[in-house]
Amino acid sequence: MKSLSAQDREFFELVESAGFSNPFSAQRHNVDLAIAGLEANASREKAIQSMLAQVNKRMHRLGDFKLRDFAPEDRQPLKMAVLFQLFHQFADHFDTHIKAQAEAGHKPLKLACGPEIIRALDRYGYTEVNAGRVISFFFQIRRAFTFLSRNLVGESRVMRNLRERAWGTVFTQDLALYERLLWNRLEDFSTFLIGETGTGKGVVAKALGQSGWIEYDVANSRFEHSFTSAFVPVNLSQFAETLLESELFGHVKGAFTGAEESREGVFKQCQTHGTIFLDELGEVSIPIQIKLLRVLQERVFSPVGSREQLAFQGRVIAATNQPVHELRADGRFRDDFYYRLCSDVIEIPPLRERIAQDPDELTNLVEHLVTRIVGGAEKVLSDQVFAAIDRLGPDYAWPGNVRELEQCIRQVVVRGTYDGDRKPRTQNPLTLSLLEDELDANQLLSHYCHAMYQKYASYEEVGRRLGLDRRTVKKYVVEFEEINP
Ligand SMILES: Nc1ncnc2c1ncn2[C@@H]1O[C@H](COP(=O)(O)OP(=O)(O)OP(=O)(O)O)[C@@H](O)[C@H]1O
Repeated sequence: MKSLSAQDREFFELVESAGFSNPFSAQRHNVDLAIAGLEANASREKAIQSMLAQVNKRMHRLGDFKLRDFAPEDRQPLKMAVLFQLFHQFADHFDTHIKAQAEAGHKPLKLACGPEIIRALDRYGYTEVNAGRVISFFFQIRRAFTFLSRNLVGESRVMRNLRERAWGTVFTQDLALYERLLWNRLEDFSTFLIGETGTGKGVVAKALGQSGWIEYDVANSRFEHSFTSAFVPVNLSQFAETLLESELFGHVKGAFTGAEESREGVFKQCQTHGTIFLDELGEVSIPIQIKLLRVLQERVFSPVGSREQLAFQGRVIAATNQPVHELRADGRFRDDFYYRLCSDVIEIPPLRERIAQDPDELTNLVEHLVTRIVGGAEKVLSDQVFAAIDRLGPDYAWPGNVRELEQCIRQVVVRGTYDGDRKPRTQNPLTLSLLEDELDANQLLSHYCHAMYQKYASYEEVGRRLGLDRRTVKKYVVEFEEINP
């Protein structure tokens, strides 16, 4: 039985701790630098190249070997060094494949470097099945890294934290454990994205949804599905109640008037390890919440008009831009449903918080969005946008967040300027009156009692909540209704 020298073993253990930690964490970069023996300001690429050179040198000295030739305690660090080396050797090939697959759409393409990786792993004693799993793992890591870094623009602390959190959603805290045991067990882990409108919840959901596990088919040198079909978004606010149920769970022929053919819902369409994105979850009625809860808990659902139980094998990501705690307090969002989703709640930061943390955030985003909107970097346009933003003043709150920033750029393209979104964010008459300074204390109380009475439909309850007698509440409500017939 072979064994590693103490130095090699220590080095490979370091490689394991670096190579298998979250690439978006601050600690990761420091470990990379320490291993590579570089200065703190060296780039990530440089650190990885230097680390790779050292791994290659030590592996070369070991000559040809199978992992099983080594003592059990040496196998894990050595295996991680092998994976680290191969992953970086083929990273560019995976990038090319990701680009080609994104362009090709839902039909899975052949992975050109697949057979070569299988042969390389075979030299270390990997079986074909295990080598196929390594390819799935490499591909998933590369996708998650690419989608999270490329699509989530922003270097403010909150955005860096967001990428780090999102990586944890895909791979958990422990990538090595994920590789060994958890890769096919994450379907039960749902994610709830919360944040104001336009902050990028859809972008995060898509990056996560397209970064799930996809099985590699060794015999055909291709993945079983394309990552483009792994993400199924549904905007729940777009459908009337009856149609929504059918959209989600499907229906059988004759289930309701107009159901002339049976139809598959999105839960059926979702592939194994795929993701369903339930957007605008705050809009959903209680009966639909109960049905969704059943899918999350029991992983089965029935099409409308059928008793058949179908299995759901994907993962759920939900999102809302509504204040969840208020929805729960009002009884519009069930607690059991919330608890099912709350194990992984990710808050997407508003744009104003990002700008306050890092003034370059706006510059980076504008340049990114200008390139996306007009198809290339346009310095003159970017400068015009910056001038328009300056005119909004330093305290402008960006109520529509990144979506509003896109709108701002479009308006600068068309009109040369942007005036900002100054309308109050709520149409609530009480808030509007308050903003206009038009209420005295008596009117304020009468407005407030009326608003509360609309909500609780009981003078008793409103009185209890406001510390007023029920008769007083009634007096104010009647007064309000007389003035506002
Ligand atoms: N970090 C980001 N980097 C680049 N583009 C972004 C980012 N965040 C959001 N965007 C862009 O802003 C727009 C709005 O994003 P998105 O639709 O994901 O917001 P949302 O939070 O889901 O909004 P809503 O709650 O209204 O559905 C999209 O065009 C998206 O591409």
